[in-house]
Amino acid sequence: MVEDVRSSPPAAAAEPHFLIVTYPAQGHINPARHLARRLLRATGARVTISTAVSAFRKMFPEAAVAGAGDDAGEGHRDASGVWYVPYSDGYDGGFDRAVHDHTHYLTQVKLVGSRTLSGVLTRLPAAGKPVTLVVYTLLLSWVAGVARSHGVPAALYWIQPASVLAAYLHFFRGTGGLDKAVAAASGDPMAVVEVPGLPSPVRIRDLPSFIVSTSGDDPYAFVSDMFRELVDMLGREDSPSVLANTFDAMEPDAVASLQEHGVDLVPVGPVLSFLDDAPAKTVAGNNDLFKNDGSGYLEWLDTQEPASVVYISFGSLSMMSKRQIEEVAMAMSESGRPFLWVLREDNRRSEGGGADIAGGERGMVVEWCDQVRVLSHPSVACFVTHCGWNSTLESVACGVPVVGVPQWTDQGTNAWLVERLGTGVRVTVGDKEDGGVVDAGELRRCIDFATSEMVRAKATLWREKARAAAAEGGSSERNLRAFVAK
Ligand SMILES: O=c1ccn([C@@H]2O[C@H](COP(=O)(O)OP(=O)(O)O[C@H]3O[C@H](CO)[C@@H](O)[C@H](O)[C@H]3O)[C@@H](O)[C@H]2O)c(=O)[nH]1
Repeated sequence: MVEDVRSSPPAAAAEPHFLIVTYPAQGHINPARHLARRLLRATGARVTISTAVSAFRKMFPEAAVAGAGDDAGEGHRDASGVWYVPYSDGYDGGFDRAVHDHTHYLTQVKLVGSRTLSGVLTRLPAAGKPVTLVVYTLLLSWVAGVARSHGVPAALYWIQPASVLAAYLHFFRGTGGLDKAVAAASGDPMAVVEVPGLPSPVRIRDLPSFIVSTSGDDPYAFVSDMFRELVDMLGREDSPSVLANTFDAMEPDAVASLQEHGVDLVPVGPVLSFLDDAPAKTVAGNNDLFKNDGSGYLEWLDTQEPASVVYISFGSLSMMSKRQIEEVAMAMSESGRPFLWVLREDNRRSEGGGADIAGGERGMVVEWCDQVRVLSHPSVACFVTHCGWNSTLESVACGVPVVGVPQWTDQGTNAWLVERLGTGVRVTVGDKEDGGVVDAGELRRCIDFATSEMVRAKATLWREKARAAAAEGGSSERNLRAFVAK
């Protein structure tokens, strides 16, 4: 065919540019940063993270002072080559849980965030960097609409296990009568329910807390509504692809169940950039929302026997009650094991007694550490954790057995998964009148079990499986490549 030389040449396809939008919490920012680095490494494309102004200022105080996050700027580039352009959520001075109302926050972030993120999506093409794909994390479903209004496709990045998404999906759709079974259990944590596609037994305590709460005045009922909206969206024709921070071998049943029920689930995990880079270059610990305690604890770990230290941390949001702090301290003192304990400053402040906790001869108490470097340290024997999904995946990828002390949201399901893998054990909690405290004896029993040969062998096995999935040619790496090539 003879070409019509008068017609204009086809417009050159825009260079790929991924914009990852995330909620301003550490447990959401970390997986976003890991994904950004994986995408950068896999494609060489430009990758930009957009989180709220308040988080951006904490992460990059000098860049923020220099105006890198302002409307006119192109943003800020971190040491790994990832760009940052913040959006305003209406709380540029920071959101204080003690003062502000959470329900109001999510309404506000949708209202203000839609406008300011739209500004980001206008500014980037104006600077010659048009966005070709928007990826957004939890609680930000409105981002898909903003992307659509700019003609940009969007994908959800599910930063919890596939089993949690499957539980939400089947509960809100009522598949197999899950909604009725949950209601019939009347909050009995040990009641067994059938979750379509998930291996039995699943108990009420293993389901996400937002769907099993029986309290009429649950202050977090609005979060359940958000997950219901998400499930509604997953049923529509324009349903987004869902990149999931999990891998096939870890949750084959949940992945299959979601795919069978029409969710375009793409397992790409564990998305952890330390699997690609040297540990010294990990994301965690640098530019966190919390102030790292220097490196004294790493040097201290160097002085400890191999596989001897108990690492204790409840993530970035959970609070340990004063009673719980005392029980952990007692467990450590009675066990005679060395320990490294993260007790955040906000937790110490709210639970006055905790402020007096010190490590003594055998332990160290810090306010914040580079967790991935700690878990990668040969002297660490086990991890007492609240089972946030990032901590859980990090423990699996580092081969560190877990003692799970789940509190709410996805953590019960994550602990259930850990027990299924055999890489750890979940504690038995005291009754509700007791404030759900785990006593020192139970903690010691679980630490003894988690450090047994049997559990350590399983942890080593799953470390290899996790690394194989993420390595070149592994299931997750292939999935991510195929996804970006689409
Ligand atoms: O001293 C510390 C303590 C934690 N971390 C890091 O902080 C992150 C914490 O994330 P996670 O373990 O998921 O806990 P949360 O911060 O509690 O995360 C929230 O978000 C997660 C993702 O949605 C959920 O799975 C959790 O239940 C929810 O509480 C991890 O990457 C840790 O490596 C550090 O670097 N240093």
